[in-house]
Formats: sequence, C-alpha cells, structure tokens
Amino acid sequence: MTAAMRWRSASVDLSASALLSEGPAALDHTRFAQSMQAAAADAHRGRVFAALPFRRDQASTIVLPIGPEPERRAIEESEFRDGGQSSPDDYRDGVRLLLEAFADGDVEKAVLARYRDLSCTEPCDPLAIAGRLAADNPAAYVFALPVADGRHLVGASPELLIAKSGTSVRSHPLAGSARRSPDSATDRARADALTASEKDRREHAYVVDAICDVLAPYCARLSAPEPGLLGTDSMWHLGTEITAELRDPELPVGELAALLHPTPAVCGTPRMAAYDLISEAESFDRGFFAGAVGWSDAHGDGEWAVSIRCGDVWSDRIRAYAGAGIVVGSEPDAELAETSGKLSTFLAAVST
Ligand SMILES: C=C(O[C@H]1C=CC=C(C(=O)O)[C@@H]1O)C(=O)O
Repeated sequence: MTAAMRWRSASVDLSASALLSEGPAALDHTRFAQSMQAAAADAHRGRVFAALPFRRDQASTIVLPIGPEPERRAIEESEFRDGGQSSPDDYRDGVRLLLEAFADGDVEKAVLARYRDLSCTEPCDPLAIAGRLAADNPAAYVFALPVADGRHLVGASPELLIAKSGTSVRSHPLAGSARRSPDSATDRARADALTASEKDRREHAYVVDAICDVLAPYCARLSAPEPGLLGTDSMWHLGTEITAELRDPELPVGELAALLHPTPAVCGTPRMAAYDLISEAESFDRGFFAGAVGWSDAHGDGEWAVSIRCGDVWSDRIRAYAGAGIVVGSEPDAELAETSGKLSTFLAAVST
C-alpha cells in the first residue's frame, strides 16, 4: 500500500510518497533493525522510517519512501469539530488507582493517558497538519507516518529517544512537567518550581536510569549530567542530555530504539508491571501513541523520537493523545491539567 509521509527534524526534512509494510514486533529487536536496514538500501533519499506501537508485542510499521510527495490540500479548507474525549473523571480515578497500587506493590511510576476526538468537515490531510505542527514547533521532531488501516500518526515530539551517528549516541529523555504561562514572570516561576521539585526530579530520574541501564552494556563511555529544562510551546519539562560512545559502530539505531522502548517516560517502572497497571487504568488502546517513530539509513545511523504530542488521523477523524507520569506525590487534578497542556500542542494545529 502507498501513502504520503513527512519527517522534519534538525537533520532531515522529507515529504514523500511511501510504501507501507508490517514489520516485526519490537520484542525481536535484532530482526526489527535488520528489516529496517535492508529496506533503507531501496529507499528514496536512502532513509527508511518506522513506527513502533506502545505495546512491544504488537507489530511495527515500516515506511519506505519511494518518490516525491503527492498533491495535497491546504488545511485552511478544513473545519474541525469537537468529537468528545475520554472521561476526565475516569482519568482522576485512574490516578487514584495507580497511587493505591504503588502503596501495595513494587511499581514506582506509571504513565496514564487520555484522548480527545475531533471530526473534520472533509477527509483530513495528515501532511497539512504536520506542516502546521512544523511551523508552530521549530525544534520538535515532526512526523506524519502512515501506520495501518488508512491511519497516519501525526505529531510534534519534543523527546529524542535515541540518535546515532557512527559510534556517537544521544538521547534526551523528558519527564517532570509544568504548564507554561503567557506571563513571563509566572512562566519563569513555574520553570524554577519544576527544577526544584523533588517529585518531578524523582519522576525524571526513573527515565534516565532506565535509558542508562539499557545503553551501558553497549558503550565505552556514557554520560548523564544533571537534568536541565526544555520548553515547548505549552510545557516546561525536565530533560537530561545523555551522550555515549558505542563500542560497536555497526550496532543499528533501530536495535537501540527497540531495546529502549518503552521508557518510563511513556510506560513506567518496572516496565512489565507498569504495562499491566496501565491496562487496568486505561480503557482504550494506545496503538502507536506512546510508541516510537524514527528512521535509519543503510549504515544503521538515524534518529528516533518518542511518539508523544501526537494523534491518529484517518478519513475525517482525529484522536489526539496525552499522558502524564504518575508517582507517589502526584495529584489527580494536577495530572489532568498537565495532560490538557500537552494536548494543546496537537490541538493548536487543527484549530481554525
Ligand atoms: C507522556 C507524555 O509526555 C512524557 C514526556 C514528557 C513529560 C512527561 C511527564 O512529565 O509526565 C511524560 O513522561 C505525553 O506528552 O503524552
């Protein structure tokens, strides 16, 4: 099947028509990386793209660019309407359920998500939405990748899962958040409070530790300094710039992405127990939200982002998603408000 795709980051900007195929589950990280690298040899501009779903046992999608992008419609011709959302009360109850589970078991963090639905007066153009997201979020990893059943996953992620060039590796995990304010003094005060927050630093540390644990066996050098701040259009996040040198330059970026995914930025700690808790607390399938999206070239170099600040786009429908990390000390109303702030990145691109 062919469909249009877009990727925009600081290093690559590609709109193309692409062939879409089902890849192996991320559980099989070696096979997954091999399928990507083999496909890259045939790709238009030498890069193959892929999306991993949130669930490691569900199939990935491999997106092979084959030529220039097809014609598309301007987003200005479309009108978007509210189509409902997952219940805010259910979200608050979910946070409470997780907090009770933390007290009784060994899970220390789990990420709870919710969604907003929209409908459009005519079929939505995923690349037009990606174009808006790219303009509004110049530093983000912007993607519109066909995933399955005529759906595109479209978003502007601020979070680098892994980038690899030769032996050099970078990851920039985000976790721990505060909503931005249009008033600059309030905005600064929120950023300072986030930096000082013990709860947010703990929530962040789970992610950094998990990434370093996965990468360390493959690295000759690994450095994870103290967290800093990363600002998006709507949020402040704690972020850590992890850098490393691989022992083996041939280790493909797709394999590292599949090993790392899902980090506690979208799942939890410990991973398997957090998966179970999320299934109990969320009543919808995340699909490719809270997965990973990225590309590889034929040498196994490339970059992957965590698929957040995104939505599914199909026909005249959109489902936008956002989650928040829950740890001891989280409050249901504050976490719900945090997800509203995160949703606004995607929703701003489809507001008319
Ligand atoms: C799960 C999301 O964000 C993650 C990334 C940054 C900060 C997060 C947080 O503070 O909870 C989340 O871990 C999302 O945007 O849907």
